[in-house]
Amino acid sequence: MTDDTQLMQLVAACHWIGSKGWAPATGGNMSLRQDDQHCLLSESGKDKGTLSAEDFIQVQIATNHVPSGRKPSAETGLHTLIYRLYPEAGAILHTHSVNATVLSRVVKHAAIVLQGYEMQKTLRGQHSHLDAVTIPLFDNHQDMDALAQRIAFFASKTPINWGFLLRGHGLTCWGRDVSEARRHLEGLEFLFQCELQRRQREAL
Ligand SMILES: CSCCC(=O)C(=O)COP(=O)(O)O
Ligand SMILES: [Zn+2]
Repeated sequence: MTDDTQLMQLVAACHWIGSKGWAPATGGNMSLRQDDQHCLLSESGKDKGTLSAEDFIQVQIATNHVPSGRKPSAETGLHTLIYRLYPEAGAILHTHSVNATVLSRVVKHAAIVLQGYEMQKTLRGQHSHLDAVTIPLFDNHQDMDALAQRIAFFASKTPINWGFLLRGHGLTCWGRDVSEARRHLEGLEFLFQCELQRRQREAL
């Protein structure tokens, strides 16, 4: 698929995310890998539910350098880290849903473990509800370099599949292309909502 088609799909995904209420106000950011050295990132501070193709800015993956001088997402360093760590990652979606935000605060551990849900199979490589799906959960930090370092250290020991949560902040997930990233986002959001409701009912 050409860059242009993927970018159009990313713009459509941003509008869909906005319509779901998963990127309120200026929350969230989205990106697309162009090649092994470059990605396109959403511009900082915009309403991500109303983005157009012109709102995506080229960033160098190795250095975070922005040739245009424009201002991509404040979380650019997390996107480029993922593209460096996982060469198969083709698109990244970062969202601020209520369910992800609340669940990430309710869970005090360093990961959320999901098990017993048929919808786990929306995640690449998952074939049974019996398997455990682990989504790492990092404390939030305003210093993106420090946060990226912490995530990189974790990933050097434990590969991160599909995405991670930032406590009290939101979900960052990815896929080989926009369509897969979108499926992972929708699947994880469904699982987070189920898990939150289950914990509320069972007062866990
Ligand atoms: C009120 S949103 C705070 C920043 C953030 O977490 C986010 O996802 C949006 O930042 P960006 O610079 O990408 O607009
Ligand atoms: Zn954010």
